[in-house]
Amino acid sequence: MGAIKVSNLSKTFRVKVKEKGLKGSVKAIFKPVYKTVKAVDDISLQVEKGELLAFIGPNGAGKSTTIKMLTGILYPDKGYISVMDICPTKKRKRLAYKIGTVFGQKEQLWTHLTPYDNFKFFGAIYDLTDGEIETRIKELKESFELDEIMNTPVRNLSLGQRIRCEIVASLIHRPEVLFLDEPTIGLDPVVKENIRELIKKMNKEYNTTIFLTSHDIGDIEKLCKRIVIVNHGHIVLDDSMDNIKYHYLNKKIVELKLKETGELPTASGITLLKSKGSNVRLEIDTTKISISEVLKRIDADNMIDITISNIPLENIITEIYKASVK
Ligand SMILES: Nc1ncnc2c1ncn2[C@@H]1O[C@H](COP(=O)(O)OP(=O)(O)OP(=O)(O)O)[C@@H](O)[C@H]1O
Repeated sequence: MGAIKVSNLSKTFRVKVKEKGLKGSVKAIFKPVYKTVKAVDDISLQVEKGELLAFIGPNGAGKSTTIKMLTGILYPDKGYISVMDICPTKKRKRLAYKIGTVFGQKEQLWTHLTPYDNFKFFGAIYDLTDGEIETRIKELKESFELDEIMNTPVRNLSLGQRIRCEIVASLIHRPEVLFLDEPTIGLDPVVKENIRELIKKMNKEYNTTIFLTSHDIGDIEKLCKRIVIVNHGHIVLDDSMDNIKYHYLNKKIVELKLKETGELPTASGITLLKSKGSNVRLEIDTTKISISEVLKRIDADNMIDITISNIPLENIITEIYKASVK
């Protein structure tokens, strides 16, 4: 069943163009010139119930604009949207009971209140009874290990603790779809890992559909089975994580530490990425040359160390971004 269905979604903004300097500022007031920016351009996609989807792209690709339309904050110029069978533009209030949102860069919680008071407040907004709120707080407090901070004002919490509370607040009404926009931004690696585990758990235990945007490759790699990449408002790739990796993993990185600079292997399929003193990095296209063939071409007596690794997902995604603008 499709939790999110989108077809031919488009949104254009009219933006004032300002020339440089004081003259430009004056001209912009009296004789404004406008340009149109196609933030979202004919996007179609379907997210199944319980799916954990990464919706990613470079800055300005149209991710936030899409999320804003899916959550009813912005009206599309064109296209069809259904989130849990609700049209966000027509029934925004009804939709609010079905969805939760977490914006890593924006606080939703009242900072002078404690997490407990915030959760009570959010529960009341969603028309839960006192009993339902208490049960839900108890459940989430345990899952998210909030016991020790329940009565500390939010402004005194660390960023990681606050993000955990933000997620709990967005879950108080048991939303069926959760929109997470950069949920781990600014967090240290240990806390990031902890937040990712909680997101996974929530998805597994409650079958919550998760629509995640993040610039953090770790979030994408560890959480999502499917990736949708947008650039310039278009979807440039919609594929499973496994397929993306399989497709790109025919390239390997070979890093060598040599005793002394010598002749490097050359052949079709071998690209020299870096050569600095005795450190060499090669990219191998294994559809053209096998790793064993490459190794045969390296003087073993001159080698101190060798590492063979897959191309990091980060590089794969950058390559996809670049290819999409050619
Ligand atoms: N309210 C607005 N008025 C004018 N232009 C806007 C507005 N909101 C977004 N845009 C433009 O639409 C395009 C898409 O912006 P959007 O914020 O959706 O990108 P994004 O993919 O979320 O980027 P980021 O990763 O930087 O958050 C950009 O060119 C942006 O400048």
